[in-house]
Amino acid sequence: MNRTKDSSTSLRIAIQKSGRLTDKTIDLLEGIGIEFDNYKRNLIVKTRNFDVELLLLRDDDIPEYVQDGVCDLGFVGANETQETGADVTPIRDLQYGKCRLSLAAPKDGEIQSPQDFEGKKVATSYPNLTRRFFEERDINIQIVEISGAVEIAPQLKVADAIVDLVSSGGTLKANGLVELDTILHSQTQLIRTNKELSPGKKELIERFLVRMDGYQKAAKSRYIMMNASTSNVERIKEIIPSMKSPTVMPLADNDMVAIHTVIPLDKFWTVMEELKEAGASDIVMLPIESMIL
Ligand SMILES: Nc1ncnc2c1ncn2[C@@H]1O[C@H](COP(=O)(O)OP(=O)(O)OP(=O)(O)O)[C@@H](O)[C@H]1O
Ligand SMILES: O=P(O)(O)OC[C@H]1O[C@H](OP(=O)(O)OP(=O)(O)O)[C@H](O)[C@@H]1O
Ligand SMILES: [Mg+2]
Repeated sequence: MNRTKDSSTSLRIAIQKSGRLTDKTIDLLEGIGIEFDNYKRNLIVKTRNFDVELLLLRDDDIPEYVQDGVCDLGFVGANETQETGADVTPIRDLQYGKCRLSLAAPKDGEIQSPQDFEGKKVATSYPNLTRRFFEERDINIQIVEISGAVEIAPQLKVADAIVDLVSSGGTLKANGLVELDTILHSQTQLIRTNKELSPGKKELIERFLVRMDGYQKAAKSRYIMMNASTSNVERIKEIIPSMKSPTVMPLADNDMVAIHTVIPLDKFWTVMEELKEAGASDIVMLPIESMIL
């Protein structure tokens, strides 16, 4: 297979230039072995060891760049993809940038439910999703489009209520607002263009996804090692929730073995207690960089 650098088959991936998604996306790309420099200063970044270049954009622009085929892939929140209505395909859900697009209004005010929005002014950076939500419920509202700091609009009397992203709810609370309903649950996604791609690019996307899937599986797993006496091995094997049979290796002490395996992270603490009770000692848990099964 020819893997020499060829700009016509180089993948172009859009990521957020500076914001909530940037560090996690950069960590992910570095975690799958893609090496690059100076992403803070440049808008296009060449990578050294994979046929891919990164385009650093405002997150709102990413779905349309991918739709138009300027970029082949993009890392962006589902909120932006849905708001723009871009013709792209989400191909992976990622575990960061989790938030929801919600309706909120001043605490103890006259708006207590979506029905109370009738005839009101609603400030938002998401006019399309907001309009659709209220149209579907036959509620007439006036949208005031604001690009940031939406939560202060009611205090400034610019609007009666808002539609904005919420995660912890801290920003709403700090501005005397309460959440009344949710329009959309969102998380970061990897989106792919629907434009026809060359066989070379399709192959690069496949290779990129194998790495990404390995990285994500690894993030949810831990490598564990423990020692046990030979007589306890069967009991311990029954407790271990691993996908495959564990590795059992003899130690210098004849009656003792080392047991190595990979388990889901969310099972580690409960299993660790049971393993100790079953006779395991010197239990070590290690993070895994990647898992290609
Ligand atoms: N409070 C939050 N918790 C978790 N994820 C969030 C939160 N707020 C936003 N997000 C997600 O992170 C994305 C980027 O948020 P950010 O605030 O950096 O956007 P922005 O200010 O519009 O940036 P840009 O300058 O790129 O347009 C959002 O589109 C959403 O998917
Ligand atoms: O529920 P919370 O955890 O308080 O998060 C919600 C806030 O987070 C986002 O803004 P961000 O902090 O990204 O700043 P921005 O408005 O400048 O984009 C969003 O627009 C809300 O204002
Ligand atoms: Mg934005």
